[in-house]
Order: sequence, then structure tokens, then C-alpha cells
Amino acid sequence: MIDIHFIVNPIAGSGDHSFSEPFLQDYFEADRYNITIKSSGYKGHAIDLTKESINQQADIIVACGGDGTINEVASTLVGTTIPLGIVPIGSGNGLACHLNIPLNLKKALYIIKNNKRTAIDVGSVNKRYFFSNTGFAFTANVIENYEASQTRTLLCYIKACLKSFQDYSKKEKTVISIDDNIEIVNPFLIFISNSNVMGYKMSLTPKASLTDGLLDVVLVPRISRLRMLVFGFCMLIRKPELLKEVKCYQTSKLTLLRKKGTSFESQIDGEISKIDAKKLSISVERESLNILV
Ligand SMILES: Nc1ncnc2c1ncn2[C@@H]1O[C@H](COP(=O)(O)OP(=O)(O)OP(=O)(O)O)[C@@H](O)[C@H]1O
Repeated sequence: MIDIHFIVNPIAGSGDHSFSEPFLQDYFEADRYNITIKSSGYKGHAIDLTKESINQQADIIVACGGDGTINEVASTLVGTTIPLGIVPIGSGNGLACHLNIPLNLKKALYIIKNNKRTAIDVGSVNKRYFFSNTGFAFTANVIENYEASQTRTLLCYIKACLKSFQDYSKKEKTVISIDDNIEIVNPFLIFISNSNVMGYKMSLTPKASLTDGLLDVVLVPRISRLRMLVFGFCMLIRKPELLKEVKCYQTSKLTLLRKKGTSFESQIDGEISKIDAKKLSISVERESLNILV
């Protein structure tokens, strides 16, 4: 028998999800599969549910949600041999999009049933894992405004972007040094990505690969509002490097040092996260997560 545990975020995306044993048994026959369904009740709960499933010797653990839920489940699975399945019922679904996991529920379930595994790279910021991306300044502010809107739709995401453009000039002064050779005063954006999709099929790092042992970095210094709009357009056409102020490169590790500013306002896989440390060590662990694709 194959034990599959589904960890469902009931509020992900539209928040209208019906996972029941009879429904899943239409895809996973009762004589071959044991199905367990767990529902997360609050932020971070999926971590404990995954730990419990590991102790219960699950053969496959499936994250049903968006990038935030995947982060919680996958972070707990790194270093184990248990493969992660993904049912993308979130809003942005960035990692699922990179992996070509269909948004169609039935098709996503067949991918899990096929049991085809691949190992992907995993990013880490001061030992916190990210699978899709992490970012500072504008990208963190967008997520902060998005979370405050309480509704996870594309329209709310666009409104969060517009509000973040307005907020930018009101932010406290920050000075960030990168690998001791680049110093940015009030950066507009620092974005570090493992995957090639941010969410809603948008991308700042279209050339990123989940298996190259590298992170794709996008740095945008302080720019005028007009240049911000041009940058927004370049992002929509997936060519951020067209703006001459933008620096894009790949690396396996980097260090950010906060020389001025009270904390690193950051987002990790689309969830806001304030990091008080002065120094951030960001790196990639090669092919450390098994995933069903
Ligand atoms: N029952 C719950 N109530 C409130 N928040 C929850 C609950 N269960 C999980 N969460 C939190 O909801 C947040 C958002 O989840 P998730 O990322 O899966 O969906 P999403 O934001 O709609 O999708 P995406 O990240 O792809 O845009 C996560 O931080 C998760 O920890």
C-alpha cells in the first residue's frame, strides 16, 4: 500500500476547495492507496502537519495550496527521501507554473499518481528555505500590501503593486551592501530567484532553472517613478534587463549586509517575513528536494 498524505490549505486561492476521501479515491484506488487528508488551520500549521506525516511514515506528501503552503511542506521535507506532490490551488502558483504542474485538479492528481520524481535545488536565506524566490524592498512591500488586502486575487495583487509604488518614497533610508562590492542606497528592488515564475505567470528571471545549482539575482537601484513604470513594463514583457539601471546575474551564493535601516523587510515565497539580522547569507542547496512532476 502507498500512503499519501494531502495537506490542504483551505484558504489558498479562491478558498473553495473540496478534498474528501471519496473524491480522492476516484483517482487513488482504495486497494493500492491509503489516503490521509489534513487541513491547515493557521499560518505555519502545515509545518507541524508535515512533521506528523513524516513520523506516520507517509510515502508521498502533497501540498495543496499556493507557494506559501508549498514552502511550509517542502521546507520540512528537504533532506528526506519523501517526494513532494503539488496540487496548485493557490493564487499565484509560481513554483507549479515553472514545473508545468497543471492548475486543473484532475491533471495535477494524475501527476502525483504517475510518481515521476525529480530533484530540485533549494534556496536558503539565513537557513530559511525558499523554493521559488525571496526578495527585499519593493517586492516585500508588494507582498505586505497584498496580505493586508485579505483577498488573494490578481486584481488585489495589481493594486498592491500600485500602492507599493506610492509607498516607496516614504520608506526609511536603507543602505545595503552586496558581497562587499556593490552598495545600494534605498534599493528599489533586490530579487533572488530559484524558479522562473514569480506567480500569475509573471517573471523577473525567465532564464532561471531549478536544477542548475544557481540563483538568479535582479538588482534595481533607486530610480524615478517614471523609470519604475518603465521597469514594470519590462517585467511584463519578461525583459527586466532592458532598463539600463538593472543588474541581472547568476550566483550560487551571496551576502547582503544592512548598513542602515532597522530590519530586512523581505518576502519568502510570497509570504512576508521581517528579518532582524544585519547580515543575510543566501545560498542554494543543489537538488535537495524530491518532487513529483
Ligand atoms: N486555515 C488557515 N487560515 C489562515 N491562513 C492559513 C490557513 N492555512 C494556511 N494559511 C496560510 O495562508 C497563507 C497563504 O497560503 P498559500 O500561499 O498556500 O495560498 P495563496 O497565497 O493563495 O497562493 P500563492 O502563494 O501561490 O499566491 C500561507 O502563509 C499559509 O501558512
